[in-house]
Amino acid sequence: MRSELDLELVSLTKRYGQTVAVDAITHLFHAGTYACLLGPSGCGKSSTLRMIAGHESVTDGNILLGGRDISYLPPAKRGTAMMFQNYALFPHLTVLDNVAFSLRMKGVDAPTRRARAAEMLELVEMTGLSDRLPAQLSGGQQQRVALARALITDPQVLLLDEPLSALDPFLRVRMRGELKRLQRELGITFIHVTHGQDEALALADEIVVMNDARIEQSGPTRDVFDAPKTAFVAQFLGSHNVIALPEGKIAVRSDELRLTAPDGARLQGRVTGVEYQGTHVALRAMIGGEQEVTALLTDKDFFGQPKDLGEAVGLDWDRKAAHALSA
Ligand SMILES: Nc1ncnc2c1ncn2[C@@H]1O[C@H](COP(=O)(O)OP(=O)(O)OP(=O)(O)O)[C@@H](O)[C@H]1O
Repeated sequence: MRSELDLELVSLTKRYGQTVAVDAITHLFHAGTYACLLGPSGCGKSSTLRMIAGHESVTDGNILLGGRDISYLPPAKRGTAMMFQNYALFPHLTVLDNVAFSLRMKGVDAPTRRARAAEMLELVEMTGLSDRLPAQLSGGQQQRVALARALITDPQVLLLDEPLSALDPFLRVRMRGELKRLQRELGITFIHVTHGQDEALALADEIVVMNDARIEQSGPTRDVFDAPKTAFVAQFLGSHNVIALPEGKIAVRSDELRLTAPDGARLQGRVTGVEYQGTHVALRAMIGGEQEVTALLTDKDFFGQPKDLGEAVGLDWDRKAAHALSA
């Protein structure tokens, strides 16, 4: 069902000279969705986001928000806001003035914009630090300010370009919880660019996997993870094996592979690695030819019948755990 605030990309294309950065992508982001644009470096994620924000011109195609063509509008008139990777805060302005900046540009009077900025700082839990300069804040705090600054314009769509990449791993996990909370609280669409699979799985209602300037697969996060359509998606999302069988390639999740006796097994192989991961053990085995697969076993299963390097093993899986790959 379409809603008034859906964001639609129609054959959206970006070329930089001879380079095709985004190749005629078409996608509908439902209003109020947390979507992650995921893919390897250079696949066109940032170009897509920047075109939606209006920070990059559209070479071809259209961007519609709530049915309105925003492809050629200036950034401030689109109903979108962008949070940049490096936060892009003004170093000489206080936290409060940074957040209030866009309202000042719009000619909003000082008391109103200060009150509104204070409200935004409360939303991101930064109330006590409004008089500080950006240099007096930690990375995580700067990020909250950048978020408040983007949200003060009341966007219908918030665009986030690798928002967590500058943070240490501990803060990154904490901030991703915060982002999710904010998105739920505000009920607006978030489009978050990342090349981190874990980040996308943790945050997104929907993931859009890009490869080589195109969308390779998109859909509800669990659907894409559980049923990758191509070897690229299976390998990029991780935790899957791509196995070439005589009837074609399939993807099987590592935790769906079972060890069996080698005789009469569906696949036979030799153990090439055993990695203890606490609750699980990742066992790698070389199967026919040059294929290496990983079986993620519970620690109890593995240590109930431990295997040594070089030992012969059989591998099996339920039929419904195998997904035929189209490429
Ligand atoms: N301003 C530019 N001029 C020329 N080529 C560019 C420009 N910006 C991006 N590109 C090229 O367009 C392609 C897509 O780049 P883009 O930044 O959109 O990818 P990305 O998926 O966001 O990558 P990353 O994860 O590394 O940020 C790349 O080949 C890149 O080199």
